[in-house]
Amino acid sequence: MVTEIPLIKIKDLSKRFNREWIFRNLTYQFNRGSIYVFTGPNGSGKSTLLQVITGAIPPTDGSLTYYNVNNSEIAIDNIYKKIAVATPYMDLIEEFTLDEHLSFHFGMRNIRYELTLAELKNIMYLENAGSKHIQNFSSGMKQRLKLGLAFYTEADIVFLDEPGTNLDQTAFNWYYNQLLKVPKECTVIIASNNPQEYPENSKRIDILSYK
Ligand SMILES: Nc1ncnc2c1ncn2[C@@H]1O[C@H](COP(=O)(O)OP(=O)(O)OP(=O)(O)O)[C@@H](O)[C@H]1O
Repeated sequence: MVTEIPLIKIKDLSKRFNREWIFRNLTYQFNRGSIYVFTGPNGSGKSTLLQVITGAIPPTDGSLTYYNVNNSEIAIDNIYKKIAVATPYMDLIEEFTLDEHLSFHFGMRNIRYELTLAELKNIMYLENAGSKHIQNFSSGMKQRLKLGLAFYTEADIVFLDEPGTNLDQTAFNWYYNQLLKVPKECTVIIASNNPQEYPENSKRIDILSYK
């Protein structure tokens, strides 16, 4: 029997903007080592749910608890050390070159597999862009950088919102291969309305069920 190790438990989680409930009474347990997908049409609340779970915005009601491997609770203020995020609303530092951005980011967070920054640039197909400023990156290059930072920062959970955005077919295939390479104890949570962005056996949470 596979033992399910809890990572995040949410109970009666609800979010309202003004008078509109985006989701209500969502109770769910996310375990270690699985891929979860929030599904639903445009505007249904996938990004909002992702942002509530990452602690970026507060819920209106309900509780959200993160757990260590030994089942002790993690204070919500400390979860940023456990998560890696790639979302359309996450800003890259446009004034930095790629090399400066990588040094800055990995000055604060550990890199997976003890990769060198040169190796990471190769993995992201950005090996020739080290001295280029992020503001001069194409949208696909920016997306590869966001995804590379999310996949290769040591973290228990990788959050991805619309990961295939701005990727051509080659880069999309690259994304999907990176997703499959995430360490097996790591959890991935994706907001997506494109079934090609996640494996068929991912666990799905249909946001429309929580209106
Ligand atoms: N800060 C905010 N203030 C008010 N309403 C908001 C705010 N953020 C999002 N909304 C509303 O919440 C609803 C859900 O938006 P959200 O971006 O979570 O949907 P989504 O499922 O991720 O959509 P998409 O597939 O288009 O990315 C929308 O009606 C949106 O207008």
